[in-house]
Amino acid sequence: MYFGIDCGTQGTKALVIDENGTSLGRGYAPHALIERETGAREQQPEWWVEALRTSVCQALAQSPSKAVQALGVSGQQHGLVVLDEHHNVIRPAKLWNDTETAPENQQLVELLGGKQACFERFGIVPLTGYTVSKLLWLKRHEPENFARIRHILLPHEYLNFWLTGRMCAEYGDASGTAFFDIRSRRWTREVLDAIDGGTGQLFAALPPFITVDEPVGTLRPEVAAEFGLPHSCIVSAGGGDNMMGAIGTGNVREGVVTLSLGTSSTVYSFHDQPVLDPTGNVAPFCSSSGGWLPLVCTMNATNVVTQTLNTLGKTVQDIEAALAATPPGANGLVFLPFLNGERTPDLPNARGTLTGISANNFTPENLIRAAIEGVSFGILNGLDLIQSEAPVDRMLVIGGGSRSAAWRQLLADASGATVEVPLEEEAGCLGAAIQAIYTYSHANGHPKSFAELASRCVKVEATRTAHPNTALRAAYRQARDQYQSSLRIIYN
Ligand SMILES: Nc1ncnc2c1ncn2[C@@H]1O[C@H](COP(=O)(O)OP(=O)(O)O)[C@@H](O)[C@H]1O
Ligand SMILES: O=C(CO)[C@@H](O)[C@H](O)COP(=O)(O)O
Repeated sequence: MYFGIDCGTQGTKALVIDENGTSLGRGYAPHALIERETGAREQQPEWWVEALRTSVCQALAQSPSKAVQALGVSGQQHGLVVLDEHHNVIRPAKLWNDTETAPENQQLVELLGGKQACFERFGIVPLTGYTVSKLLWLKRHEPENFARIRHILLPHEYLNFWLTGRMCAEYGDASGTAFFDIRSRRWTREVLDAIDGGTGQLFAALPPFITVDEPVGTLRPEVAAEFGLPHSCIVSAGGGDNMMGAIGTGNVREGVVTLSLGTSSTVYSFHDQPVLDPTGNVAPFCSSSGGWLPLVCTMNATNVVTQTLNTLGKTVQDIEAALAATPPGANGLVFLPFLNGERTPDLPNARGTLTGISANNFTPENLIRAAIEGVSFGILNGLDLIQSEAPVDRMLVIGGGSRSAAWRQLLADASGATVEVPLEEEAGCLGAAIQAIYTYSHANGHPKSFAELASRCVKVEATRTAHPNTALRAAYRQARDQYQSSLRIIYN
């Protein structure tokens, strides 16, 4: 048996599977979120540990046994966890969707010679949301906390540390820090020197790397005893939630595209060579399966839809009727959904906008459609950026938003691609568990490949496939054009 744990923004999920990917038990516990008008988005790492405990216990209560051989952890990317010399958490973690550090990000890019120079020197253009600007923010706003930093970890690395007692890094999640060179797969000291003035404090605080073939370690005796799991249970390297979503959707070979509709919206595709984008719109990340994972992320996704529904006194169940009752383009209503600033397009200080309101179109149904179209058109622009020569004709859709049949159909109609849904909805958990099987197989001298494991464990739910309706193609093209021109007029 194998465990996958996914620490997302809204909550932690746990999944126990057998070696064929069949679910044996699952659990979930929500996280609180600290939000400030300044754009701050923070969580206490202790909350993640508590949610891990609850979700793991729930999953184990359903599982036929506790003979877990290996476990993998997936975590929301980019969050900054800082520990002091006694391994105490210094302050809450600033998250991937924290836009309070936008001025520091701009200052840092300038310090490093501008966007083009960053791209040439480090292979990445830092964007607000990546880990690096959080460090400069800490130095400027909380110098006493900054001085205490002895260890820098990402969310999943912190959970690995809690589970095993060992701090180490893996390439997928590290590639989202912007102090990592994806070409050489090494930390970039110059970037950190620009923040701490070359004292070496930050560079010394970084954990060493392990490859995906190596386990982080085994469970600490206290943790094993608390859950009743074998102390010999291996913890694999883990990775960012998108990297794990890739593994959990079989996106471990070229040509597969995954689109995730969670708190963030992401679209990504595995490559066996680095993919670099001088504009910075496509994030040049590594995968957590030994390759690379170019990715586009928008910061505003299901949160926008949920907030719109709440304001109207509706729930996610009302999405189906609202989309059925309205045509592509929401009768002219356009919702630019940048409620807390945006990463793609790079507008960290933006706020949302509704345009095209008329006496006839300002209805709850059009508003719901406009919110869903705003989120969808934004991430489909991302799809256009990551697709190579041939247009994508099939994609796997995951995350909370993928539960809506009407939203899946909208994505198919607006993109022209067939939309499929994996049988296991918690792709981050499944990917983490598959990585655990991979690492366990290597540790035991019977190595398996990711491709082999994915083809065995990842199944598609055929009854939920959405085929594009070509009759709606022109209407969606027009709606997307309308969205783009509103974007240009308002934010240029
Ligand atoms: N049937 C549904 N239709 C649309 N959205 C849904 C549905 N069910 C859940 N959601 C949304 O999915 C979101 C949670 O997605 P999830 O992928 O679990 O997020 P995260 O990984 O960021 O924690 C919630 O905001 C919720 O509103
Ligand atoms: O910042 C990114 C990707 O670069 C986000 O995708 C985070 O990794 C958070 O994921 P969710 O909470 O939406 O799953």
